[in-house]
Amino acid sequence: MNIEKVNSMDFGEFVDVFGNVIERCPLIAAAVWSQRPFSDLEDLEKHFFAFIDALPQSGQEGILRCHPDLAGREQQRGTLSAESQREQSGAGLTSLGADERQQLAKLNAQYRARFGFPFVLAARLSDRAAVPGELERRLHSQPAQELRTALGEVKKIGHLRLADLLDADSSRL
Ligand SMILES: NC(=O)N[C@H]1NC(=O)NC1=O
Repeated sequence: MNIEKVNSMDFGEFVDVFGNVIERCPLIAAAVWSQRPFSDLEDLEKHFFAFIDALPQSGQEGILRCHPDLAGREQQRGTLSAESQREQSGAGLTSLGADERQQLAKLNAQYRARFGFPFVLAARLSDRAAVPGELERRLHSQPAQELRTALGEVKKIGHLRLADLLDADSSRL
């Protein structure tokens, strides 16, 4: 899909296609549509990220809370979004043994208790072996720093999803 195609989309089509670039936050795509035309993919991505950066802290935390836990209940129930399912399964998080799943559930709960939002990590840039260590490491962050780190992960996830949709080389976008 090229940028001319993106710029020609009506509101409904744009939100259908880009509504989950930021997990379960179609409102962001809805707001970005108003800012067309986009000069290129990078410009499109910039608008998604600028929206996130401009939110008050409560809105930024709201975005994080829209993310399902890694290897959590939604995955077990089969209610993940298609994108999240693909990402978690690619990282091996859908085939954990009971012990690994329990360990992760415990760490996820500790993280949520400390920060008030779920642990978010771009699963496609990680794997099942690395996730628990990363979670433990971030559990010791200061809250303000951790909010920035988590939003950085949301942007990495969005970057890869956008690149997929536009069929671009994600390292170039
Ligand atoms: N909790 C969390 O990080 N969830 C996400 N990460 C990712 O790569 N896809 C998700 O849904």
